[in-house]
Amino acid sequence: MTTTLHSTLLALREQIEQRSKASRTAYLNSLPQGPQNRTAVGCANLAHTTAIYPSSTKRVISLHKSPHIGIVTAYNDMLSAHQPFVDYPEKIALHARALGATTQVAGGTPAMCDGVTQGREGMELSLFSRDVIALSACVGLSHDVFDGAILLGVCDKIAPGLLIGALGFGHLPFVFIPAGPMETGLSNSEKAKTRQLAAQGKATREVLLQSEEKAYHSAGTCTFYGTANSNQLMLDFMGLQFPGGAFNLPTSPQRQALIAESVRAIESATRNPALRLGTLVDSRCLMNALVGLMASGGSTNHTIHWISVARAAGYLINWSDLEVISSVTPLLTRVYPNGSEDVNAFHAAGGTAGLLATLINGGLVDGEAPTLWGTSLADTVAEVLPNAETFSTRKPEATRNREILRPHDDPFELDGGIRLMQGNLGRGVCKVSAVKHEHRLVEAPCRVFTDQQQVIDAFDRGELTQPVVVVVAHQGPRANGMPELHKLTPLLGVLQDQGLPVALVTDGRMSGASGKVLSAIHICPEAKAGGPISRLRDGDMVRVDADEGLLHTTANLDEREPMPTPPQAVSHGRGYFQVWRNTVSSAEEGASNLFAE
Ligand SMILES: O=C(O)[C@H](O)[C@@H](O)[C@H](O)[C@H](O)COP(=O)(O)O
Repeated sequence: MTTTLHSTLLALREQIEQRSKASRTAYLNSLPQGPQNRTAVGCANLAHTTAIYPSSTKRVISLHKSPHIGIVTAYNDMLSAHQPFVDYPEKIALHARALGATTQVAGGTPAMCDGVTQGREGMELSLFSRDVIALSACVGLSHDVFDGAILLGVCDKIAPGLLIGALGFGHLPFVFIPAGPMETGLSNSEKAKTRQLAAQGKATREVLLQSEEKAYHSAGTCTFYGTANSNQLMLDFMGLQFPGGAFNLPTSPQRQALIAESVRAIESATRNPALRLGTLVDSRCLMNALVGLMASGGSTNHTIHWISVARAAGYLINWSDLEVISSVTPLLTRVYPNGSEDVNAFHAAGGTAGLLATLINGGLVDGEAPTLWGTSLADTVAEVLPNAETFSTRKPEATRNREILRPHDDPFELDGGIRLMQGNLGRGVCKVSAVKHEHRLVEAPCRVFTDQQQVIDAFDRGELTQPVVVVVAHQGPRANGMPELHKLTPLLGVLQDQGLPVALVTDGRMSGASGKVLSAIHICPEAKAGGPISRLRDGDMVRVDADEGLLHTTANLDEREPMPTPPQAVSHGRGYFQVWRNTVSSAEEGASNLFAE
C-alpha cells in the first residue's frame, strides 16, 4: 500500500491535466493502436528489413512469430558515458535470442560531450542537439517494423532527445538501458580547487591537465551530479529504466544483470498495450521525475528539457509548476556540486532506490505510477545485488549515509533544489541547492557582458574587485543557441572565496556541474527577444535574492534602448542553425523547434 500523495502535488497534477486536456487527448489520439502485425507489411519492405539475417530468422521476423525489438543507439567514444554502449547491441541480441526474440539496430543518433565542448564554439550546438537527436531517433524508428525499442543514451541532451523522439512512436513500449558512472577518481572538489588556482595563475597547465585526467579517467558517466546523472535519476523515477539501477558501475555484475533484465522487461512489454510509452509517460510519471529533480537538487538544464519531454507527450508545464513542486519537496541529497561526495558515494548510501523509497513513503512520489516492468513504481523499486548469475534485488533502505542521503522527514532543506526567479528583469531559475545560505542574496552594481570570454578578460585584467552582479546577455536560444557558461565557474568562485558578494544573471545556461555561486539563469524573455536584461547598463543596481525568488533592478529600463545585438557566429556549423535560432521557443517553453503551432 502506498501513502496518499501530498495535497499540493495532487492539486497541481489536476491543474496540469486540465490545462493539457486538449493537447494530451490530441497526442493520445494520434497514436496508432499498438504495433502493426508484420504479416501485413509489404514483402519487399520485409525483405529489406531481414536481408542481413539467416533464412530461419527472416521467417521468424516476417511472419511475426516473436517480438522484433529495435535499438536506437547514441554510441560514440567521444562521450566516456556512451563508450560502454559499443557492444550493447551484441549483448542485447544474445539476451533477446534466449527469449526467442530478435533485435535490430534501428538507427544511430549524434551525441556530443559538453565536457569536450565547454567554453568552445561547439557548445553553441549543444542545446539544439537535443532536437537533432529527437529527429534522428524518429528517423531510425521510421523503419517501423518493431514491436518495441531500446534506447541507448545517457548524457545531457541525449536522453531527453531520445525520449522526445520515442514519444513520436508512443504506440510502442521503450526501455532505456544506461551504462553507469565511471569509478571515483580525483574528487570533484579537488578538481575545482585546482581550477580556481589555475584561474589565478597559481597552477601550471601541466598541473591542471594532470588534475583533469585524474578526475576523468575511464569509461562511464562523469561522477558529479550534473545533467547526465540527473537524467539517470529521473528515468529511474519514471520507471523507463529499472528504478534503482542507474548508478551501478559499467563493469559491475549488477550492470550486466541489468542489461539482461531490461531486455526481458521490454520483450515482455511488447505483449502489454498498457505499457506503450505514450500511456506510461503521463502526468504522474512526469511529476515523479520533477520531484526527483527537486529532491536531489539536480541540473537546471532539466527545467528546459523536461518541459519539452512533457510537451512531446501532450502536457503543458511551466516554471511556476516547477516552483510549486520545489516548494513542497525537501532536499534529500548532497552530491557534488551540492555536496562533496559523488554519485558512487550516493549509490553506496542507497542511491536512487533509497531516494525513491523515502519519497514514496513521504507521499511526494506517486508510488502507484506504472513502470515498464508492468508493476507499480512502489513495487518495482529495488537495489540490484552483485550476483553474476542472475538478476537479484533487495528492497531499498532509506539511507546508509545521512551526510549524502536523508529520509523525507529529516531533510537537508525543507524545499527543493531549484527556485523560480522573477521580477522586473524577467523570469529565470536558480539552483539553490549548491549555494550556501550566506550567498543567496546579492545586491550590487552590475557589469554587463555579451560573451563569457569578456568576463574572463575583465577578471584577468583585475577589474572585478568590488561586489558585482555579472550579467552575460545574448546567450539565449535565439541569440547563440544558449550555451552553458560553465567556464565562468572557477573565476566567480575565486571572487566569492575572496569574500566579494558576487552573482551571475544570464539568459544562457550553466552546466549541471556548476553550483556554488548565486546564478539566475535561463532569463526569459532573452535579450535577443527584447527582454529587460538587454536594457541593463554597467553600474545599474541589481538584486538577486534566491530566498525570495526575486530578480530586480532599480534602474529605469523603460527609458533605455536595448543593447546592440552581437554579430552571429557561423563557423563550426553554427550557421546551419540560424533558421532554428530564428524560430526556437523560449527556455520556459522548452527551447524547442519541434512543437511549432
Ligand atoms: O550539464 C552538465 O552536467 C555538464 O555540461 C557536463 O555534461 C559537462 O561535462 C561539464 O562541463 C563538465 O564539468 P566540469 O568541466 O566541471 O568537470
